[in-house]
Amino acid sequence: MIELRGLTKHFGATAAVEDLSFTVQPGHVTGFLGPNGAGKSTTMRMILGLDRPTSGVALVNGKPYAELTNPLRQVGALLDARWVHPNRSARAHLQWMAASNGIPKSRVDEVLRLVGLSEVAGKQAGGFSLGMSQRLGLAGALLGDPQVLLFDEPVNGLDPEGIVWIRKFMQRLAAEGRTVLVSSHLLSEMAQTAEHLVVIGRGRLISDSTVGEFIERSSESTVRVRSPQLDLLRSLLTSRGLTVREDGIGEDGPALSVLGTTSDDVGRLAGENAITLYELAPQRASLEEAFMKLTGGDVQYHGEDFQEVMGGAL
Ligand SMILES: Nc1ncnc2c1ncn2[C@@H]1O[C@H](COP(=O)(O)OP(=O)(O)OP(=O)(O)O)[C@@H](O)[C@H]1O
Repeated sequence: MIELRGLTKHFGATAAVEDLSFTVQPGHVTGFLGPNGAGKSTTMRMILGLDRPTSGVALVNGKPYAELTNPLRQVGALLDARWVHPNRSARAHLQWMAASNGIPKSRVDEVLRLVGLSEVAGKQAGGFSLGMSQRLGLAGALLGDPQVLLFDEPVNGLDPEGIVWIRKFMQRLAAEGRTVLVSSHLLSEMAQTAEHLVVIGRGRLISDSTVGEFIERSSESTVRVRSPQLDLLRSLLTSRGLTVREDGIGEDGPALSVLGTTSDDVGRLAGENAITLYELAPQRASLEEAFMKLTGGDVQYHGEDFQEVMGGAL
């Protein structure tokens, strides 16, 4: 388990991470989402003891990283896949890591097999493609068979095949009961990978919930409706205090968008008033729309906008 309590990091006048508190539970992938510069890498570096917090604590299995005995056996991380020595073979690189951390040599071939690099284990890591480097990074993270794993933007720059492979791999690790925290700036990617989502913007916590709850809370839901008695339906809906928008005239004729209600309620109202419906469709903004709205699409969002979008949820 990972636990953050009031974690804060200032670089001079820059508040990279500000009073961040959340826990990451084992058993499912937790997505750590935020636009570029939101503070994800800095948070991960503090969890791994690579940056010292200005205040607050980051605990792995109940302890700060520096106090872990055999840290590589407790937490593994993939931060930057390109840090390997270019002239070392994949196997030599892992053997060096294992030796310096008291991990038996036999584990090296095991992790190479796990990530599908057995056949190129003797090749120089400098010549590896990005996808292969990522796999090697994963192998390194898994060397100590840790219960806690951190991955910083692991699919950045990968081709679709590589993305799917990494995604499935992370899900498998979580299904084994491990704690898996994965950062990304792409909500669409996280929605397919993670079950739980921690969203940050400008170093602050915006949301900590399941992926479904996040969409539910942050995206606008509307009901699209078409009817040959559209004017009558519109006046009935507005007389009940609902906001109704014209949804344009498509090939199928004019349609309305009704805010803040459900398709059940609109259908019931139509039925009670003997109004024929041609279409009755609940609509929800896409994940990416929700995320853009919530974070303002970049780092320079304004606190007030969040209050507005999230309503009482903040
Ligand atoms: N060593 C440092 N010195 C000064 N400022 C830093 C340092 N590291 C990070 N920052 C600043 O802290 C903020 C958060 O950066 P961080 O890299 O943690 O964000 P991120 O969410 O990981 O973004 P990205 O996805 O672009 O890496 C940014 O404003 C960044 O410029």
